[in-house]
Amino acid sequence: MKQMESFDSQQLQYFFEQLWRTSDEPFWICKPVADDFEMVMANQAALNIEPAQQPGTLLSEIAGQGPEWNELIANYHRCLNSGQTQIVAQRPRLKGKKFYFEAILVPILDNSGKVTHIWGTARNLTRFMEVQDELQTLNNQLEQKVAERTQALHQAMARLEHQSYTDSLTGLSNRRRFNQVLELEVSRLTRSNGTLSLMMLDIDDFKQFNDTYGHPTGDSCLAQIGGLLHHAIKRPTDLACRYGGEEFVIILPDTTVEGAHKLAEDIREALSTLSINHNGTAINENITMSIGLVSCALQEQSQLKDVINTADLLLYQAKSRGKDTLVFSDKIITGKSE
Ligand SMILES: Nc1nc2c(ncn2[C@@H]2O[C@H](COP(=O)(O)OP(=O)(O)OP(=O)(O)O)[C@@H](O)[C@H]2O)c(=O)[nH]1
Repeated sequence: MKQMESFDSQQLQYFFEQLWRTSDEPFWICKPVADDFEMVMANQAALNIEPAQQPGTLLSEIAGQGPEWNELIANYHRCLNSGQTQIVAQRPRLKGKKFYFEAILVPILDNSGKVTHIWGTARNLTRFMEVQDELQTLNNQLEQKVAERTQALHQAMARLEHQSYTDSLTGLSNRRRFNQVLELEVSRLTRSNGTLSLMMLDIDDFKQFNDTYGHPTGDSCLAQIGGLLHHAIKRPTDLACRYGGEEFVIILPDTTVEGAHKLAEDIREALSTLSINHNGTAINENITMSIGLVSCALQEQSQLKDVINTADLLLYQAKSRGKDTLVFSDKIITGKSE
């Protein structure tokens, strides 16, 4: 192993003078004065950062007042009182600008071990910290954007899902949704022995209506009836759907035959109040509907298709009886129509 070169004190002084003069790193020496510290000397790099660091100037005059000053002076006192080197973050405000230094405060001791001076140097990390802050700001903005995009995506997905279950002409649920909800309700009500009412409604002589007034007026009639049905149902668990063409269906879970019958009559009443003129039919001067309604307590053997078939069959009976009428049953009919 090579022996470390040793220098005499003259050489050492020369080296340190070189370092003092040519270093880009700031160096300064100060001494304690009352509760403050007085600058003894500062190299050019230190003066470049703060020209006020002239011999005789107090630290308090350079760093000003406020929390940064308190932090700065506390570090000098810690070095003075402990006689230990302090490596500390310093955030002084110089010339109105906030700086960030990592400072090393080294105590200079006399022969008795008393701290007479503090030798300081610092790495200027201001730009590094500014970049960190900028990165943090960018990161926050990015997170904000991601959160906004995620929310927009969730909204778009919710919209799409809603669309996939909605009939665009009437705004009611579509047949896909009907199938899904009916299946759920049948299995739920079968388990609880609950009552399900299912109402099928079909506009009478709608072909004639289209032929008389045109397809766009037919569409508007369907949309009006969609709105009527939407407002007619009261409970959150009720579901009005467009079953197809001019046919509608309403699922009424936990609804007795009396309740469902009353709702069907209310719908017929509301439709007559709507008074959609229909001169092309002999039934009535206004649009009418035929309704098939089944209300029954579901049991283990209850089949979803039997419920639908019964409502369909009752609707068919209403049509056969001259239309503009309601036919209902309080049990599932599995035989042939009358
Ligand atoms: N305007 C319009 N008409 C539709 C729509 N969907 C189905 N229809 C029409 O509804 C009519 C249904 O005719 P049909 O099934 O013969 O029934 P109907 O004329 O109402 O006769 P009944 O049911 O016996 O009273 C057809 O002319 C279909 O074109 C729609 O979205 N818009």
